[in-house]
This record gives sequence, C-alpha cells and structure tokens, in this order.
Amino acid sequence: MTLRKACTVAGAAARSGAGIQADLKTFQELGVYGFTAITAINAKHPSKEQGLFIQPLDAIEAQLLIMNEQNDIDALKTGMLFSKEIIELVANWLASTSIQNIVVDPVMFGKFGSPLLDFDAMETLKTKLIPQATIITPNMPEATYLLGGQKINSIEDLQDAARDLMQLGSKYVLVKGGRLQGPAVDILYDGNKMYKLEAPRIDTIHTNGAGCSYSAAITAELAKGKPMEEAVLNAKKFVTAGIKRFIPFEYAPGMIDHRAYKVYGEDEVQFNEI
Ligand SMILES: Nc1ncnc2c1ncn2[C@@H]1O[C@H](COP(=O)(O)OP(=O)(O)OP(=O)(O)O)[C@@H](O)[C@H]1O
Ligand SMILES: Cc1ncc(COP(=O)(O)O)c(N)n1
Repeated sequence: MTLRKACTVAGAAARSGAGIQADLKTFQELGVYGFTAITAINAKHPSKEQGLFIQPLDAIEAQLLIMNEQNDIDALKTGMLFSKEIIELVANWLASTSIQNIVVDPVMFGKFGSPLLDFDAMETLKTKLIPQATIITPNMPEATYLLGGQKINSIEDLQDAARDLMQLGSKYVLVKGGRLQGPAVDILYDGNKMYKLEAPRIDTIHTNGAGCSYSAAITAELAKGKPMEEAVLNAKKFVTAGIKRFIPFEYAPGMIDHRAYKVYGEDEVQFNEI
C-alpha cells in the first residue's frame, strides 16, 4: 500500500498536546507519514514574561524548501503562523506547489487566551491564505474575528457564520462549537449542503490540542483520499475519543490522548445534513 504523506506548517507547543506535536501524533495514529515546518515555539509559562519564540523568516523558508523535495505531499495543514510576513511567505510558497488538499486552521489564541496571531495579520490571512484553502476550521472566537465581530452564541449562529465565512473563498468551512453549552456540535458547509456533527459533551477542562488535532486528523484523512464529509466525520470521532480519555496535568489544564481512537475505537458521532 502506498504510504500517504501529510505536512503541517505550525508552531511547536512545549506541553506537547497542541501545535506541531499534536499534528505529528495525529498523523502517526491515522497512518500517514508526517512532515513539519515549525513557525514558532510556544512555551508560555505563568512565571515567565517571554514564552513565545517566533522563528526567523529564513528558518521557515528553509523548511519549506525541504518540503519541495517531497513533490508528492497528499495534504497539508497550517496552524499557528503568527505574523503577516509568515502568512505571506507560506501563502506564496503554497501557490507555487501543486498540493491539492489544504486545511487552514486559523489559529489565533491559545486555549486560555494567549494571542498566537498578530492583529495586523488578519487581513493577510483572509486575502492570501484562506482563498487557497480546501477547508478552514475556525473555532467560535476565530470565526467571530474573521467575520469582523459577528457574535456566535447558538447552533443557528454557527450556521450563519459558516455561510458568511464561505465568502472568504475556501471550498468548505467547518465552524467548531466547542464553547457552546450542551452537546459538542460543529457545522460543515460546502456552499450548498450543510451538515451537523454532534458528539456528547465530555465534562473536562483538559482539552489542550483538540482544535489542532481535529484539523490534523482532517488533513490525514484527506491525504488518504477520503472525501471531505468522511474525512471530517472520522476526524471528529478521533478528537472526541481523545477528549474522553484526556490526560490531566498537575499544574495546568491537560491535553487530549491521541492514542484513544486507535486503542478504544469510540464511535459516538452523529452526522446529519440539515
Ligand atoms: N468538552 C468537550 N466534549 C466533547 N467535545 C468537545 C469538547 N470541547 C470541545 N469539543 C470538540 O472538540 C473539537 C475542537 O473544538 P474547539 O471548539 O474546542 O476548538 P478549539 O480550536 O480547541 O477551541 P477553543 O480554543 O475555543 O476551545 C470540536 O469538535 C468541538 O466540538
Ligand atoms: C503552537 C500552538 N498552536 C496552537 C495552539 C492551540 O491549540 P488548541 O486550540 O488545539 O488547544 C497552541 N496552544 N500552541
């Protein structure tokens, strides 16, 4: 069987549940080979002022150049890109490749609010990168920022946001409703059909890496040739299983268990056209 290849262009997260580490673990669990290009190191700690180390542009460019040697990358995701300059670099590079499946996770904040995107980078994200995306995967605050402040407080608001976000030019939009009350509902839209994904809400604060791993799982499934609807459904099952078997940290909120889907094979997600 051909080994499928996925790539992530994102930040490294020192607690290792999110960012590049989450992406690689997810790729491995879902049976694809993972390549990485690291844009930043996120080592935020309450006792330290400086914890975010953005990589120099030439270091990022050098990693992207290495990717050019792999002319058979099946799917790619972007995560934390941080600055206007990095987004421009990645967007220009992507335009020069023939990669077909591009997942843009418009990472803006860490789980507990630390900024992972410069404010003046928003326009570049919207005009240079998102139009090249096969799918974008904003959570509720990210969707709100992309839409210039549009409030999202309900499943109907998620649906409206999905419709409005299509204007930015991606082929699919997935708006994640992780912050709503009740079941964990996400909305997938292709400009024509709209789908609701629903999983039971797990009572935990240990969800570090849920968003990154979700977009990485979609990337892995697309790399394997799955159609988008199936890729998103499998990815939601993967992330739900991971949240259910969360790994608590002693002094900080913990992270999802990337092994859970393979070990326990949970299957509790409903997928319906609405
Ligand atoms: N407690 C939970 N139980 C089950 N699923 C959840 C829970 N929290 C989030 N999810 C799901 O996890 C996935 C990641 O979504 P989420 O909205 O948390 O993204 P995120 O980018 O991690 O966002 P945020 O940083 O706002 O928490 C989504 O499918 C969401 O529905
Ligand atoms: C480098 C990096 N990238 C992304 C996130 C957010 O991760 P998530 O929303 O999945 O918890 C993070 N904390 N650090």
